[in-house]
Amino acid sequence: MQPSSGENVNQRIARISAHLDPPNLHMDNTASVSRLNCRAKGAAAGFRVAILGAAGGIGQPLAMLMKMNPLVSVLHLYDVVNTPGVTSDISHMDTGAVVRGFLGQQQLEEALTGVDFVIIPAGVPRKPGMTRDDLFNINAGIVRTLSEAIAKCCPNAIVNVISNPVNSTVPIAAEVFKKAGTFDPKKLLGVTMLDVVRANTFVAEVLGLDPRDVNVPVVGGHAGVTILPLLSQVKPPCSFTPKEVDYLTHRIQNGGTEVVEAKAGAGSATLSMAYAAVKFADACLRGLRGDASVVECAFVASQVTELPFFASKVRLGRIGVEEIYPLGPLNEYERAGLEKAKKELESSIQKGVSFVRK
Ligand SMILES: NC(=O)c1ccc[n+]([C@@H]2O[C@H](COP(=O)([O-])OP(=O)(O)OC[C@H]3O[C@@H](n4cnc5c(N)ncnc54)[C@H](O)[C@@H]3O)[C@@H](O)[C@H]2O)c1
Ligand SMILES: O=C(O)C[C@H](O)C(=O)O
Repeated sequence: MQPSSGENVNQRIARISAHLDPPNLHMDNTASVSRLNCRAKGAAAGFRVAILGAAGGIGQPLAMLMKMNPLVSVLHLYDVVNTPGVTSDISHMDTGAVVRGFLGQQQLEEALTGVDFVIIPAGVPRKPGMTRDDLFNINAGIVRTLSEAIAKCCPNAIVNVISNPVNSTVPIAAEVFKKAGTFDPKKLLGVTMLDVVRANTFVAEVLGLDPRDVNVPVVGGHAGVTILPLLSQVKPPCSFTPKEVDYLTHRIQNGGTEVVEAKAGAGSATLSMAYAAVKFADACLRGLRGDASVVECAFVASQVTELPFFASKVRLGRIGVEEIYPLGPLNEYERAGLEKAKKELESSIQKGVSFVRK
């Protein structure tokens, strides 16, 4: 079978599966059934979601978990490599979402047309010894290109940015959308959920609680000292010794590096990230559906501080970010942490903005 030019991944999969259908499948021996003449009527009600970078370390488990989400009716999997295999594999899961694959830049616009919700885990991950900012040179261009296509093909979609450095890639996406005249600050969210997931886990360990019963607000951004856990606001209310505060703050801020070092060159967090990304995407989709009181932390355009972007608790609703909550009372330790976080965040945000404006 030669690939025919201009064929998209779905056509390719249909062609391959039609070719593989056994000729004598039916008792009457007169006809075969290929996927092209099945009786499926199309997608059920729900949201149409695209994952950009769907064949990667995060992309694959994220695609699997989104295929399991009952709020998703159509799942578009886009990458520059390997989407036919990932799409074929995931499409066999007996859950509701219809899965379609898109391969390479020439299919990017098709992947985005008509979608309500876009998740971006495309880009290179860290190796030991690197900071997230060391990924800027490669990932900034990837996020710019993907954002340009979003502005053109699905300007009203909610966008979740996972690609690092999040503190710069979210401002990059915002600048691209501003240039295109489509920027809506309520619809662009940097995913910092993994910091919250880690904070819940590590705090629960220290307190001897079930992590599912713990909620730690983590504000600021998503790199080193910009990750600021507010341990004075943990739910359920609790207190920590100064040693516990130091240990927890350090471990939460360096959770990503802990995984990068353990993986020893084979990438960064993928499985816990896919879990966190789906937890966050599900919250966004529940908000879009109209559920009340959906509140999570995210890195968004914000007036909570003097910086143009900041991660804090937000309420998610039918139009995306419906409310951004103030930081609440901080103790002296957290106030000092906030000053450090703002200093680093300011330059990371500016770096992203300049990348698009230059
Ligand atoms: N926000 C967070 O909390 C968080 C957590 C973990 C990782 N990350 C970041 O997520 C990104 C992806 O990590 P990973 O481990 O999945 O990496 P990976 O290398 O395993 O996968 C990245 C995927 O992106 C694809 N890709 C590259 N260029 C692309 C383009 N132009 N368009 C579409 N797809 C493209 C690659 O083909 C690959 O399949 C990294 O930047 C990493 O630092 C963020
Ligand atoms: O640490 C990384 O490079 C990946 C991600 O940002 C993480 O927090 O795990």
